[in-house]
Amino acid sequence: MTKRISLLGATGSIGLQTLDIIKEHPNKFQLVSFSAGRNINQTRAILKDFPVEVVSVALEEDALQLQTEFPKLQVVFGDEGLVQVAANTNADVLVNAVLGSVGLKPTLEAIKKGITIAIANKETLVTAGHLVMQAAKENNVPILPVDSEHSALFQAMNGEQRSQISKLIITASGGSFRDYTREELKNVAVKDALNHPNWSMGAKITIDSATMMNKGLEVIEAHILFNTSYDDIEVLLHRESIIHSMVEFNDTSIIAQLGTPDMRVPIQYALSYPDRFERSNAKRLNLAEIGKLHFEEIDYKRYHALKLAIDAGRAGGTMTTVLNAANEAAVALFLQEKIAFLTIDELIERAMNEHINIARPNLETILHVDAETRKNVQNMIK
Ligand SMILES: NC(=O)C1=CN([C@@H]2O[C@H](COP(=O)(O)OP(=O)(O)OC[C@H]3O[C@@H](n4cnc5c(N)ncnc54)[C@H](OP(=O)(O)O)[C@@H]3O)[C@@H](O)[C@H]2O)C=CC1
Ligand SMILES: CC(=O)[C@@H](O)[C@H](O)COP(=O)(O)O
Ligand SMILES: [Mn+2]
Repeated sequence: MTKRISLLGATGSIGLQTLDIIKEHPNKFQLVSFSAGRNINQTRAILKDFPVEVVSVALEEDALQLQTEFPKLQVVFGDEGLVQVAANTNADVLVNAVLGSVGLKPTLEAIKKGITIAIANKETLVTAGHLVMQAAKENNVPILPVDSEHSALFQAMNGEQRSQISKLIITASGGSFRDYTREELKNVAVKDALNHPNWSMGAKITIDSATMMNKGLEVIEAHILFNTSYDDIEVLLHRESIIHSMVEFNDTSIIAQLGTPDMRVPIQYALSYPDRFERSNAKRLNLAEIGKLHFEEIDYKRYHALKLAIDAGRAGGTMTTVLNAANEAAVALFLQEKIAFLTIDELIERAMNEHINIARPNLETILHVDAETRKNVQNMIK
């Protein structure tokens, strides 16, 4: 049976790779609606390839322009547009590949409509994972991981008893500056930070990899998705990004998922689940060619952002909302060359220290804390 798909963030790195997979499997998948942000040329190109029912863009003026060019299409815009795409009940699956906590409301609305969620958008799980998982449970909706580490963990757990799992081991490449000391990070340039050693990704996540906030967000994401205590989640430096993560069991066995660093594999797995397709366009892994794989312990002083994220995760409540919003704001400032690389960690730490934690926050509280934190971070650099 054909799976009908809605896609948030179609013009981004994950979005475009998702479209490649849909195109590769026309009998298995059909795109019914998608959202873009401000990249209107890419939106037009997608519309020419995929005759969808609904499209959302960030700005009203772009929506009006597209509506004149594509009169049969329903064109919507802004945050409400994201919700309309996500809650399209003609879809069986929502691939959430939008960037940032703006993905939260659309995810909750899709869950309410009983639509399966394939989630790449980790900021949504970090800012309000408890709300997402609670809504998923109430509506009996599967939340399928797309992030490579969580897909690896999900695959390694498949068919296993959760009570037999002793720990999750999440691998980290170390990012663009993994061979720099903290002192050497003081004056690094944006273009160097954007040069990830193993993965080609969007700008924000590439900076998160360089600070290792990405791994911190992923630890929280794993805690949320797999209901695992922070004491049972370990991060391991693994330069090659070949082992995408591992699950250790009580009997000391470790099951790992390996592959070349190519997001089309975890995206496809989330779309094909519970099946596994016979082929993929990813390059096959040749371990003999690679020869050696390397593993190192994490230095939490060097990767301070990872420590901040784990502290926020352990604190719970609104602290992960603050962590995420401060990080989104600080990374945007770094990308605009308004702050130095190490100031990202400083702003996040300040935002966390200044925040009075609120336990068990509802959606309204989360959205309020998110907005306030972004304002606070802007004020910190004035
Ligand atoms: N890239 C990767 O390999 C991986 C990414 N992820 C996660 O997936 C998500 C997407 O990452 P990635 O694809 O790299 O990001 P990109 O920056 O490449 O793409 C982001 C997408 O979101 C859209 N977008 C951004 N802000 C808004 C907004 N305010 N309203 C509406 N649309 C918006 C962009 O639109 P436009 O460009 O048109 O403005 C684009 O379609 C992130 O949460 C990331 O952490 C997880 C694992 C791997
Ligand atoms: C592809 C993917 O899932 C990214 O989140 C990737 O993990 C980034 O790599 P590091 O954060 O390990 O540098
Ligand atoms: Mn990842």
